[in-house]
Amino acid sequence: MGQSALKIHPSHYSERHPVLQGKRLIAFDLDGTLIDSVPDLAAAVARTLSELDLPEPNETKVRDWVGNGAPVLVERALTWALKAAPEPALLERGYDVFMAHYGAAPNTLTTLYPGVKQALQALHQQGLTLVLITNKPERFIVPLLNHFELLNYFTLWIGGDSLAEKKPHPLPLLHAAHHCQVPPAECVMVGDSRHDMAAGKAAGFTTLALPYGYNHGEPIENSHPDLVLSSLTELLLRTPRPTKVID
Ligand SMILES: O=C(O)COP(=O)(O)O
Ligand SMILES: [Mg+2]
Repeated sequence: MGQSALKIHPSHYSERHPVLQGKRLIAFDLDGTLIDSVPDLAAAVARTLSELDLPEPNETKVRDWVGNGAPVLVERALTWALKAAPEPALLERGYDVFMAHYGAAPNTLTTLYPGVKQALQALHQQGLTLVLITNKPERFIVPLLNHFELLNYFTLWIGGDSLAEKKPHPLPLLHAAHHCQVPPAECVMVGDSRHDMAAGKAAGFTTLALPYGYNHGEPIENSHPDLVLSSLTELLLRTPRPTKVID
């Protein structure tokens, strides 16, 4: 006679959440949605400004600057430090210095938000096509996804410099839908910022928002997403059928 134990396996979240009924593709944002990357971004911004003999901002400031990709992040940081718009040459130097610092330590302080891995695993098992659409430079995507052992869940990943336009433009979302041969009406955009919501709406995707990320200090409700989730695990039905396991 063995002991019985209750185990919840991702395959028991096989029932689709109502908002995912009839959907085939989910596009996930990265920063502020899957990973809390601001600590490493803020450290790289601080090192960049220090190298340029400029004052260093704190993490709270950097949090509000994230969302439009690395060139805009650097521009916002330099504008704050100089109290004026930077010259193009300084902007270019600042970008190169930032990319070197962030590239040297992209996952030292960065963490996965709770439930992310469990949700991606279950949604992948439900047969949904998962893609990643970030405004982060493309070169950082694979190292970060690999570090957190998430790469295998994604069919496609697109960075802020991968295509001619980035979010809030719908191009990366439409590109993903087209590439995966899924009509936009069967696609969902999951993100933390108004740029994700704007891109999703313009592309004809259903929009799901997470309120814990980076949205320039504004509530994500202002962008009128179709649904606000408190965490990605809310997409997994709350009543999974546990299996009785006899050891
Ligand atoms: O790099 C940024 O500015 C934001 O990246 P995200 O699109 O993954 O939130
Ligand atoms: Mg984001």
